[in-house]
Amino acid sequence: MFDWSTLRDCILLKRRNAKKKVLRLSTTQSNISNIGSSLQQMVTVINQFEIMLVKPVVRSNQIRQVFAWPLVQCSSILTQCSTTERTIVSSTNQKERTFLDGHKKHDKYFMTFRRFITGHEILLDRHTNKGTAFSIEERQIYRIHGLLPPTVTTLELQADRIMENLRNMSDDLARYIALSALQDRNEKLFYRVVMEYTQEIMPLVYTPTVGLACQKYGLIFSKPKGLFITIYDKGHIDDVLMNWPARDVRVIVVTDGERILGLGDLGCNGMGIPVGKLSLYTALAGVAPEYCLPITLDVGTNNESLLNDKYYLGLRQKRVTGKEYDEFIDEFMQAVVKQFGQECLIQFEDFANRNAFRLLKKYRDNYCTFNDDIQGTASVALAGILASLRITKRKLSDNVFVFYGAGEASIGMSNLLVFAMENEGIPVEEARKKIYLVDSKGLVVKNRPAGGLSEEKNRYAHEHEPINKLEDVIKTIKPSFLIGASGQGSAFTREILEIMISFNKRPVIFALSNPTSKAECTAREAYEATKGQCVFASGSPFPKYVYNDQTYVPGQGNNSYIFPGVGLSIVTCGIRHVPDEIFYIAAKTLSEQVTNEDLSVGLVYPPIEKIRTVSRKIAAAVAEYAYEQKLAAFYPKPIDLEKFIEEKQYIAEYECALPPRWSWEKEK
Ligand SMILES: O=C([O-])CC(=O)C(=O)O
Ligand SMILES: [Mg+2]
Repeated sequence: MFDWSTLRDCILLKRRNAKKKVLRLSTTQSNISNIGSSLQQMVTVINQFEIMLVKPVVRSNQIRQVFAWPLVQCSSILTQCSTTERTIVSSTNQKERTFLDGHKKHDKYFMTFRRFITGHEILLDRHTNKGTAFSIEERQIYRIHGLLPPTVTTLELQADRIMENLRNMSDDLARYIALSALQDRNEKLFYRVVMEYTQEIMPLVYTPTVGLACQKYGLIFSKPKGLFITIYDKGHIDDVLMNWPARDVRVIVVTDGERILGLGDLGCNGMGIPVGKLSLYTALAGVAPEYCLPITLDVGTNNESLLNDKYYLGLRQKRVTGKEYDEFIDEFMQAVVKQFGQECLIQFEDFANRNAFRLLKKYRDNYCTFNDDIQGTASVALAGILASLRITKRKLSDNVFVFYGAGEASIGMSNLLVFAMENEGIPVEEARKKIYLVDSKGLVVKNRPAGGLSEEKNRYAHEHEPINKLEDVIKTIKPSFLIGASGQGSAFTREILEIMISFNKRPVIFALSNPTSKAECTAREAYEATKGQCVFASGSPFPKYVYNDQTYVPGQGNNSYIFPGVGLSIVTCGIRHVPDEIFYIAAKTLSEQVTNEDLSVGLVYPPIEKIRTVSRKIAAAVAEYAYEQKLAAFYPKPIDLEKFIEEKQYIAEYECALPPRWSWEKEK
């Protein structure tokens, strides 16, 4: 008899029209050398059940999956499968959805539940669990009856309960842990809570709390999320990727943990960032969670305190660099394409400067990839800059910009600003002259002694006397925009802010470093020093501030306004490459969503409550461009792109797990 233990997923799906059933089988074997014989066995079994067509799907000479279209009911085969097939429901992928167009989801649930899963397992699976919201009928049919307290609740009530519990907790780390556990327990409820209470929850699952969670990762660890690939997996990264339970992965957020937010090298603890970013892909843009894969590449850490921390969970060694590192990343990129296809988006997050720029340059034309810290941050900053101009009533090119910090974010912002000015008809060289960078050594000027300048910084180096201190730079250059992306908390002192207001009616101050402790100044400090006259935005959220009876609402200039929408576009339209134009379009679209009412309270981004609509509009604008440029793979081009994208957005509602004939409610 066929050895079922070599099989993982087994999906029985009903094709409504054809009235046939589809059996999908795929292997879990990391050593695929004997898949040939497994396949042979499988074919034999399937043949016994008069299955008409067995089509092996071969990628790179390796058989990964076998699709079979049986002519007859194959339930007798399926009942022999082990209960591990419960992952099926969640891993049902888009290809199958397209293939099964018009097929109702609950049919799949019905098939899967009834045949393979015990009630207890349904409760333990975060994809299927509804907790106390299972109806009486569902409790009967899935044998959950008795495993839950008798009152049937609703998703709304469950969300209220979660919020009340969170609000009663003593600190944000406890809230982070509770939300993380909720995500493991009941995914729909988790997203419902994040989507309904975005303003309150985002700072918990994202910056600033995620920064603290990363620092304490080893201590608070309970259940793993995402995939850990270490330098010792070099040579078989492909196998590690195969261990991920979902096969239709469309977005990967990857970090090597070397520059987590403004907190520095956190090694393997950086995993909180890909996990948090991908939660926002779903909550803010509606990319289905099953498409998302968080990855940490562990090549060691140079953080001594982590290396000496007894709870640290990463490799206890110094970072591997140079050729070995490069080969490792190369292999990773290739393995992703092999496993998940050329169109799988790979978002680089929180790599150190030197690697971030290099890797972006190396991969941007050959893979579907972007660097969020360079390009996403640039885009959100440009959007804030464009909206600020509606307050200051100036043209973009009438401004002078000082960037404090000259890393990924500042260089990315500068490049995109130049791009935007070019679009206003300003020649590149002239545009660059309006931009000044300040790094740890002071103003970035030509002919810097010792060490020179990187290629990226050199573009913005001015013929100027060196100036060391930021306040002296401000006094001399007299910028209209002061933008901080330095990772140095409190760098914008009261004195600096007062200098800014001394020659600007409405100075624009962006303190973009994350988390809150690294912000260059707080909203309160900026408003107070400038007597409420500055336009302020920050990377991490600050509360509203009342000054002289006027309420100011600081905007959150965080790339979370950009990457979810851009990513949504990429996954729904199959965009193959991500050129800079996309981030320019995203920035313009985002700034257009800012209303005059928002501006009147100083807000240069749309309120976070509108984020799903905003992300969709960004996605539609990006898709329009991608189709024009022949960068989108899904044809025919949808007539109404925004509607098309809206239909694909994930919704945090429980699905009816019953087939129609079991659903009393439906029959009524
Ligand atoms: O994660 C965030 O909040 C924004 C970001 O990319 C960073 O600071 O590295
Ligand atoms: Mg980042």
